[in-house]
Amino acid sequence: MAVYTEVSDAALAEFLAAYDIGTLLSCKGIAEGVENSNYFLHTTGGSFILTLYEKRVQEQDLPFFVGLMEHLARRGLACPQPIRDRSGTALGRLCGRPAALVSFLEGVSLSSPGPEHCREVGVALARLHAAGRDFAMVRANALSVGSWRPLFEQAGGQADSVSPGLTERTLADLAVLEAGWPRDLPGGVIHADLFTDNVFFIGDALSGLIDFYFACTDAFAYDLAVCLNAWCFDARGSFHRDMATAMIAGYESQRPLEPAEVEALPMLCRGAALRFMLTRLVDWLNVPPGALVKPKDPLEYDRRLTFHRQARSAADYGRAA
Ligand SMILES: Nc1ncnc2c1ncn2[C@@H]1O[C@H](COP(=O)(O)OP(=O)(O)OP(=O)(O)O)[C@@H](O)[C@H]1O
Ligand SMILES: N[C@@H](CCO)C(=O)O
Repeated sequence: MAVYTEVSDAALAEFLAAYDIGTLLSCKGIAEGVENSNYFLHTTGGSFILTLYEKRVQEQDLPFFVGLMEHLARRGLACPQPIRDRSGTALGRLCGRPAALVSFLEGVSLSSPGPEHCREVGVALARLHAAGRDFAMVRANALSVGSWRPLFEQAGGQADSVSPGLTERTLADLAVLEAGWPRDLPGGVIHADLFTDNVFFIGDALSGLIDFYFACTDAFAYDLAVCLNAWCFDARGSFHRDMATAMIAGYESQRPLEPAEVEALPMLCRGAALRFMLTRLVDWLNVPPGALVKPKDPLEYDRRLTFHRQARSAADYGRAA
């Protein structure tokens, strides 16, 4: 359960007093997620998510995330809407943390998605990229290739205690990725963390996207690579080609990939897998005492890396030639 900061009744009442959202009926810590503290609030005015921003979220980036959610919603994308208080402010402080309220989005995330869901995710991702094109703010990707070696150093030489040989494998991946990371690909606003728990469905129809707190300005095809990793492999690391083919086709039904993006896909997928292996590794080795959180397994991404290391072309990811 991701609750790093416990919110007292008194602190919550004082925070909510600034908003016109009615009377509080219930407040529950949310069992999913690893990054921030999230509470589900039910008031006489509706349902809301209260987020207290923790560890990886930099306070100076919050106006980007809030502005982006507002921008995407104006462009018709179903995503949480920041709630402004009576003074027009969407960002407050609670229990010493930056905090915000957003609207509750209906829908459920899928535990066993199929190719048809992957196709919808591809379509939604391309629409997100299109909707973000005229968003004026820029935020560099703080978790791109330049951050991976320092992240690995944060693991403090303990990688082999998690899996024998992980240090050697990671150093080899870092060398390849740092030397060959693609630059100058088409880019703009990307989600950068569009995992299954951040996509909601009602029945088989995609109903909305949440969790924009890694969103940034980077290559569109890197976002697709994140999704291919998150949706098209199982926990054992087996690649599901039919799901990847459907996802890429869904994406390209809205925005065909350029030749340079197709060429770069294996490297982007390998980099995306390393990014999630590394953040998971650091979190695995550093669970804060008293935090209600279940760290995610870094080895799921170590296993995906075995696939990426032997992939040679986009065809290996199921893209139709
Ligand atoms: N706007 C929303 N509407 C409905 N449910 C939400 C909303 N925001 C968050 N949730 C619920 O809270 C959970 C955790 O939210 P979120 O994914 O933003 O947390 P996180 O700690 O940033 O997680 P992650 O590990 O995915 O980065 C979600 O899986 C979802 O169940
Ligand atoms: N989606 C991430 C957690 C949030 O960064 C993961 O599964 O590792």
